[in-house]
Amino acid sequence: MEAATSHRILPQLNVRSLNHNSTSLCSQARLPSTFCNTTKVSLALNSNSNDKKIGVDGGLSLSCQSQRKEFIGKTFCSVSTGMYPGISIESDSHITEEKIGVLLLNLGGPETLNDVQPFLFNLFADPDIIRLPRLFRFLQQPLAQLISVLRAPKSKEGYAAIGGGSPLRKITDEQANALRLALETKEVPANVYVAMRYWHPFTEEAVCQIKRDRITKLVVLPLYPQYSISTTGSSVRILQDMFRDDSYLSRLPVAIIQSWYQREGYIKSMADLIERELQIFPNPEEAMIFFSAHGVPVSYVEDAGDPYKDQMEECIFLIMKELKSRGTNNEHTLAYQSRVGPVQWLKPYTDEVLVELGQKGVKSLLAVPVSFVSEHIETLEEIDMEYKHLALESGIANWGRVPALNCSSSFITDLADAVIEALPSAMAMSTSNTTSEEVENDIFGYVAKLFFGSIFAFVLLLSPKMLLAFRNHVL
Ligand SMILES: C=CC1=C(C)c2cc3[nH]c(cc4nc(cc5[nH]c(cc1n2)c(C)c5CCC(=O)O)C(CCC(=O)O)=C4C)c(C)c3C=C
Ligand SMILES: [Fe+2]
Repeated sequence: MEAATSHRILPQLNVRSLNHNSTSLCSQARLPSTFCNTTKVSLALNSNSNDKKIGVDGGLSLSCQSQRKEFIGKTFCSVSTGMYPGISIESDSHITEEKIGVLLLNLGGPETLNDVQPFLFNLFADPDIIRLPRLFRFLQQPLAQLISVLRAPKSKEGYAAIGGGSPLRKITDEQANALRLALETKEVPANVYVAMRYWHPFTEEAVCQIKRDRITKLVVLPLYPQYSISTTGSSVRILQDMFRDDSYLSRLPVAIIQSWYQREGYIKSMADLIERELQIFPNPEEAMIFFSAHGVPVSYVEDAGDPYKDQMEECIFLIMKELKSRGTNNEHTLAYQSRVGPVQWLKPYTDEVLVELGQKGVKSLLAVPVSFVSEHIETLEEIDMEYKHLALESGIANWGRVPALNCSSSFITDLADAVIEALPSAMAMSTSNTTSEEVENDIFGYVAKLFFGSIFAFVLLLSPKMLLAFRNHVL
């Protein structure tokens, strides 16, 4: 599969330090010293897109004019800060006002029950969610239509149980505003935009606003701590499609933070929440810490090289290490929830483990949602209702759940730091970001291909004659 091959190289490209740019930028732009830290970003993006969404101006070409018409009146989350005094960089012969933008990537969720089926269509029409072989790509949209219609009643039930819609947009807007304020406190004023993958405000809307605001430097920050092809990968892929074909966007310096699960601020914020919630149990030290992550199909990890599972395990290790350093030595386990469809998903499955733990005599359990930083249907309905019910039925007497990070201040402060650290690495997509080592490898690869290709062609050319000669000789 094409998508599988292109994604496989992503994990290796995860860490790219582009600090050779940072000294000059920091001195010219008079940015705070924190700008000059090492960053983990990558500008490696994948191309492959023919996904069209319901609710967005069809296709991916960015005619913001027509989009403006379509989205007028809809709440677009751009937290505007106006101009940025004191930050300017000299480029060639003129002074350019630096206007920093932060683009938050998120999944999006239906706001009403009527939105559920079209939201599901957008989700299943994504070739990074239903990964069809290239030959069968023409089936993507009809399949998405079919699956979304079949899935809608079950999803609607879930959304109805949490008040008739997803809280994701409201929480993400609040996070955007909190991040803007945190950046302002750190003397890095920025516009913060929300780009949802499957519902409003769509990524296309956010990118149009970035163009209108004439942003001069952009940091892309996914609200997923761990990288997966199905989440960050998918959003980044459509961004690349939009940026590649646009003269302004292709020249805009961009830094993409691919994952940030290992950041100290995030790990400590998670440990704080867990510690606080453990105190509610009658015997806190006896409660099992039960990390529940959103699953992905096994094929993502095994065939497409999705680093999601490895990053999740490392993340849990780091949180537990932090807790141990604070004297919290509770037992813990990790399981995966929210599987959809008939294929194998990452194991163990949350529902099965809960039953097993109950049977084994575990009496107190603290559920910790770990793949997502906002409350959403899978925390509010799946964990708080379905899994709680299952756990109590299976013999677990004391149940607790750690809230999502949402806008907790230590977490938002850490996101602001991540943005500031990434800024010096921002690079235009149109400029080649190939290192000399990669160029050498490319040349070496080219020569090797030429050499072996020639031998192969030579053998092919001669083979009928060789075969004939061999047959004449032997027979
Ligand atoms: C890290 C987080 C997520 C991963 C990985 C992920 C993969 C993934 N999801 C589906 C299918 C569905 N996901 C749905 C909702 C949903 N998914 C995430 C996060 C991840 N998904 C969130 C935060 C949400 C909730 C949004 C909200 O409205 O609050 C849904 C819809 C709900 C439902 O019907 O259960 C589906 C369907 C797949 C197939 C997949 C990997 C391939
Ligand atoms: Fe999902």
